[in-house]
Amino acid sequence: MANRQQPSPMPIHKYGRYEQVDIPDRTWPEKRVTTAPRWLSTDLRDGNQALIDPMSPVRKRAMFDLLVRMGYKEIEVGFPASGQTDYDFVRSIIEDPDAIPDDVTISVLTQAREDLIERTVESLKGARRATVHLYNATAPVFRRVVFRGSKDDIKQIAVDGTRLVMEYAEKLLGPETEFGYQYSPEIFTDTELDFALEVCEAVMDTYQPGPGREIILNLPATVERSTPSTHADRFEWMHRNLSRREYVCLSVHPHNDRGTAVAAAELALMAGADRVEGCLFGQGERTGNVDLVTLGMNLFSQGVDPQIDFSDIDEIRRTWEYCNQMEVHPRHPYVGDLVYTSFSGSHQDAIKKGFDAMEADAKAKGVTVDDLEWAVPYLPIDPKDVGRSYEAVIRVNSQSGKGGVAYVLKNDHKLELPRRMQIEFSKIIQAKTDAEGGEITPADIWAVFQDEYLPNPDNPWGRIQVAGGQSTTDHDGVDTLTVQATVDGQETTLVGTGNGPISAFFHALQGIGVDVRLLDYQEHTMSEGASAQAASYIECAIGDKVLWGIGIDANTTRASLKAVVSAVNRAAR
Ligand SMILES: CC(=O)SCCNC(=O)CCNC(=O)[C@H](O)C(C)(C)COP(=O)(O)OP(=O)(O)OC[C@H]1O[C@@H](n2cnc3c(N)ncnc32)[C@H](O)[C@@H]1OP(=O)(O)O
Ligand SMILES: CC(C)C(=O)C(=O)O
Repeated sequence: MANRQQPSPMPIHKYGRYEQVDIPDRTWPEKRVTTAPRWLSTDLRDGNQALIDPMSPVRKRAMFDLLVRMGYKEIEVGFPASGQTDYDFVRSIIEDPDAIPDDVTISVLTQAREDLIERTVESLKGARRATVHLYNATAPVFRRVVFRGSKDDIKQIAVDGTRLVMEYAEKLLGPETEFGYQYSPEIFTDTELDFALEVCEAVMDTYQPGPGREIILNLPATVERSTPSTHADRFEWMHRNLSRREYVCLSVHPHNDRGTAVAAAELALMAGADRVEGCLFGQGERTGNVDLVTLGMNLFSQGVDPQIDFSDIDEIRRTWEYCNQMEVHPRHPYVGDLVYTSFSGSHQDAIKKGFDAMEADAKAKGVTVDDLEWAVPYLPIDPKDVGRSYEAVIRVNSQSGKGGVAYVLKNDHKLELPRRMQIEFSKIIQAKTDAEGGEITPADIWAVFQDEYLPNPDNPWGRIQVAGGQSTTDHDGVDTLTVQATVDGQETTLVGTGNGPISAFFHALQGIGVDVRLLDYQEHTMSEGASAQAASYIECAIGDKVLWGIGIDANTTRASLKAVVSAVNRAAR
């Protein structure tokens, strides 16, 4: 049925469509990213310039040290001509012999204005490896509104800026500095492609890249306005049409205004980009720069080494939150509080089965779970790989089912409840979460479980308590069981016979009027070694009720008798 168009309540007439690229023989859709790109963190520049309260020198240094520890080799450390804070910070890390490892290049941004360029280059004196990054806007609205100039005027700003950077580098920097140059035509994604190319070529004619003299051409989506596929088309077009391509490091710098910066960066890499600029957790102007953590972890989750250490994601996050004075969203990919957590029943069931299958596969192959390819439903990566535990993988509320509750009991208490017992106990938890709302913690689940199935001296419920007993087997294999018990408050001795202690106990119970029949029985050890405990689970028909009991004891026979008592007492409750 046709979708009937209603007049829109939104002023759609105000917005034009973004321009498509004429590149029908595009190749990027077939490409795969199989190695990490070069990364540049601009947390200390594009990230910092977007903060309500820009980082103090101490917070800047903490962020810089974090980026170095993580393994970033190119770090944009500020806009030194913006003021004394950025200038002094750049000086402070250059002058501290322990701050910048030999294989790390610092980078600084400047507008194409002579006084700013001079101050910028001056800030780099004594650095071992440093890049000056020059930008000017090339997009039509900037040409008309900001610079009020023609295309040639705009191109000239880029050319003059490049020449000035070269001259001041020559004048102010010594041979100890390995100097690099980067140019960005601002809002590349809004600039006519042929004009963006023309400006980049003019910049290259000035800088003269060649063997041992790379130029970084960084093509920013300063404001993201197109689909990632159009962005990729633009990159493929530039990649194909730039001259001196082997001396160009083609860099992508997406912002996240449409919420698709990660996809835009990934597709640009497929389309020929060599390098990505972004910020940790997507900090940056407005909706942020592309998130370097998500990009790196996306590679990791595909078996590609990101060349960045994310193994303690919570430490990265804590430092980031301190430096930026902002909080990471609980749903943020790979790091948020809730991103390895499932509340819903079918997810929890699949996760529990996934963990069980991994364990079984590892056992069958004689390897550890860590040697296997990760295959747990709903968990794109193993949380342990980023330093998280499995504790929060499953959290229980009214949307949860038996799998989640069973997972908590297995994980925290080594109890592997039989399937029908899982169903029984899950209904008890469900009734509680429905009545009280919200989440039930693992500690509360355990308290409910104990209260329901495991009487102990602090909680001596039920009509029957068993103090001890013994069993003998005659030459015909018949067991006689004698049990000291308290029944309805009276101490007594129960005696029964059968072809095993459980059936003898049933016989004894029938003798005091308990109508009990065995339906199912399962047991497992809970741990290895001398203090090993066993858990026994018993499903009984007691009168017209069918219910489960559990017993835990170092002795399996005692565990099974306790399980019977647990079931009988529950029936009498
Ligand atoms: C997309 C980006 O993220 S780009 C980086 C943006 N980051 C920042 O701006 C943070 C640091 N900036 C600053 O501290 C200040 O803007 C400074 C110190 C650089 C300059 O300050 P001011 O001299 O007061 O200029 P102001 O901030 O108003 O900038 C606008 C002027 O710069 C010009 N301009 C803007 N960008 C550029 C450029 N890339 N190259 C040359 N001139 C430029 C504008 O045309 C305008 O000139 P006008 O005053 O003649 O009209
Ligand atoms: C300076 C440039 C690269 C920038 O930050 C942007 O365009 O977003």
